[in-house]
Amino acid sequence: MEEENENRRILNEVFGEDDDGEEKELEISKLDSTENPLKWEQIKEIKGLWLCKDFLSLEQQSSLLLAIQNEGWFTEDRRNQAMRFGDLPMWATKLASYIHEAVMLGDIESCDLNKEEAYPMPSHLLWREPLFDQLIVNVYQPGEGICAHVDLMRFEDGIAIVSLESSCVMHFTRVESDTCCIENRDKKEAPVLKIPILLTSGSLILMCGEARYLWKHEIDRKAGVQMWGGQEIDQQKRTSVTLRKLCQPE
Ligand SMILES: O=C(O)CCC(=O)C(=O)O
Ligand SMILES: [Fe+2]
Repeated sequence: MEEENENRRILNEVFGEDDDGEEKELEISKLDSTENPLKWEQIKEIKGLWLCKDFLSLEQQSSLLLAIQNEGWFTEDRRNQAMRFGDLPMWATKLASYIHEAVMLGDIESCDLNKEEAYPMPSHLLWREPLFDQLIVNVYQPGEGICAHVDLMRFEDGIAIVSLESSCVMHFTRVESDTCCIENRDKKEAPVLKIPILLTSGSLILMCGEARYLWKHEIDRKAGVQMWGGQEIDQQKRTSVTLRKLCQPE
């Protein structure tokens, strides 16, 4: 119970809800168009992939880390992943509504705002209830990453990843590229297109449609791979929060 209160307190600090449960104007106005609106960047090469670099302020990042730490999931040294299904901890539910708000109110550079793909999340996903019901927190030590994969089909479209602590480069490759390589083994094959995305602490990416189903994502933190701007990233511990929605059984 004490832990719950502590979590509640942290949450209120992070995402701004005061004692009577009302959202603070101040926090909401942070997402307003006039004052430092959150900026969305559409990754041109990958349909459905959007990056919101400064999604969480430094203060919000440390409070979120504290809320994760308070869950006590990573007290054993070797544990590096925690999963939750269904009812998510309150901080994760708050994070989800913050993502919703960011999609609704964030700044989008687009020439045609009438098109659904001009937005970081299509409305049928953005308005589903709940937006997410599955959570993974991954903790990576320097050198650790995640192999190239497409997230399991048991999850719906519309996946969010919030990055904390050390920056990293996530690489995206088209799903067909493997098959394409086998078929064309003897031909001079064009090199596999690998799109690097820098995930800094506090950033959020949203993967929908092609980005979710037709591209694999991976984080290779072996020496020499984590390059950005001609320099190797100094690797520290990295934590990520992935939010997804389970498919409904037929
Ligand atoms: O840690 C990350 O940023 C990615 C995690 C991920 O892709 C997954 O858990 O499926
Ligand atoms: Fe993934």
